[in-house]
Order: sequence, then C-alpha cells, then structure tokens
Amino acid sequence: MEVHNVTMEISAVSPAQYPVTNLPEIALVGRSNVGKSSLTNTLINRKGLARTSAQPGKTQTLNFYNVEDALYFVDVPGYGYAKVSKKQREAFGEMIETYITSRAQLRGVVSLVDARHAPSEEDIMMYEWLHYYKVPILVVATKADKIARGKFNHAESVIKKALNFDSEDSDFQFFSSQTKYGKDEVWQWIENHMPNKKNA
Ligand SMILES: Nc1nc2c(ncn2[C@@H]2O[C@H](COP(=O)(O)OP(=O)(O)OP(=O)(O)O)[C@@H](O)[C@H]2O)c(=O)[nH]1
Ligand SMILES: [Mg+2]
Repeated sequence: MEVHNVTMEISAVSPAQYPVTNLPEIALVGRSNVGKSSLTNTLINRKGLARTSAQPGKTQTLNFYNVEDALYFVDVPGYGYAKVSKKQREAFGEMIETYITSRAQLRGVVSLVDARHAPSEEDIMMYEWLHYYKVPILVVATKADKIARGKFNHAESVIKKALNFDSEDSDFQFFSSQTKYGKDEVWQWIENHMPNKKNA
C-alpha cells in the first residue's frame, strides 16, 4: 500500500474510547523494546509518528493509527517490562485481552519477537493465546539487521520450534526497521487480511 496519510487518531485504554468505525484493524504485540513502534513507523514511512525509545515501556495505551482511511494499526503496550508495577502489568494485560477478544474488526495480529533470541515465556504465551482465539498471526522476527543472512534459517527454526508454530493459520517474516528488510512482505500479509482485498 502506498501510504500518504496517517494520523494518530486515538489513544485508548478501554472499549468506550476505541474509534467508532468499521475500518479493519491490525494490532502489533510484543515484548517491550522489541520494535513495535519502529515497525509502525517503517510501514507508514514516518520516522517519528509512533514514539520509539531505547527505554522500554514507552507505549502505554492502545494507539490507533488511521492509515489512509483504509485501516487502523493498533500499537499495543509491550509486555515483559520488569520495571512496570505488577498492578500496571495486570492492567495492560487486561487492556490487551479485552481488545483482542472483543474487537470485531480485528483482522490479524503482528506478533513481534527478537530475531536474535529464542522467544521468551511471554512470547510463547502470547502466541498460544492468539492461536487459541483463532486470530490470524504474523510472527515478525525483528532487528534482523543484527544477524547474518546465513543465520536466518537457524533463527527461524529456533523461533518456530519454541512457539510450536502452526503454519495452518500463522505466517513468519524477518524484518528490520533499520534496513526495511521484509517491509513489502509485511504489507502484503496485511493486505491479504483486509476484508475487501482484491483478487480474493
Ligand atoms: N537495529 C535495530 N534496532 C531496532 C529495530 N527496531 C527497533 N529498534 C530499536 O529498538 C528500540 C525499541 O524500539 P521501539 O520501536 O520503541 O520498541 P517498542 O516495541 O515500541 O517498545 P515499547 O513501546 O516500550 O513497547 C529502539 O531503540 C529502536 O531504535 C530494528 O529493526 N533494528
Ligand atoms: Mg512502542
């Protein structure tokens, strides 16, 4: 998709604040600092629309980015950030769970993991949980610029094995917001999950 117009439309913590539209939505989930906001910026060709930071825990609400009035990207707070209080972590968990289980126009979830490491317990739980709710999942192994191409196959099999990856309803893609590797493929996946996709 050629993206010209993007606005950060709504910051929400509860369903009453979600945008009232029927546009399809794609959510981005993953550990804090894994690169969700960077992926958002890369996909929409903006350097700093989604706030990124070397400090984890930057994104604290569900941020709805209206892309070309065609869909929303929903940037979700990262999990697994130790410095967030237990209470806040529970509130984040509830916010994400409510969104994913109740949002009719959610078309798919991009679940980010770090290409360099085996998925964490929380990555595995997130994948199992999305899978349980039958949400289409694209596992994106990000920061791929930090590993050599020759290690891609190995890294992919480590990640898929740990996740107990089910290729029936999940896809996998390496990605780098630094080199833009995988950007077209991620867009293609998103477009394939739009209700009005062409050539369907
Ligand atoms: N080398 C490299 N660094 C990346 C990549 N993606 C993100 N980063 C860096 O990782 C850090 C965290 O990126 P963010 O996009 O803010 O991460 P986030 O997942 O949105 O984090 P939270 O909002 O805390 O959940 C930043 O310093 C980014 O510059 C990538 O593909 N390659
Ligand atoms: Mg973020």
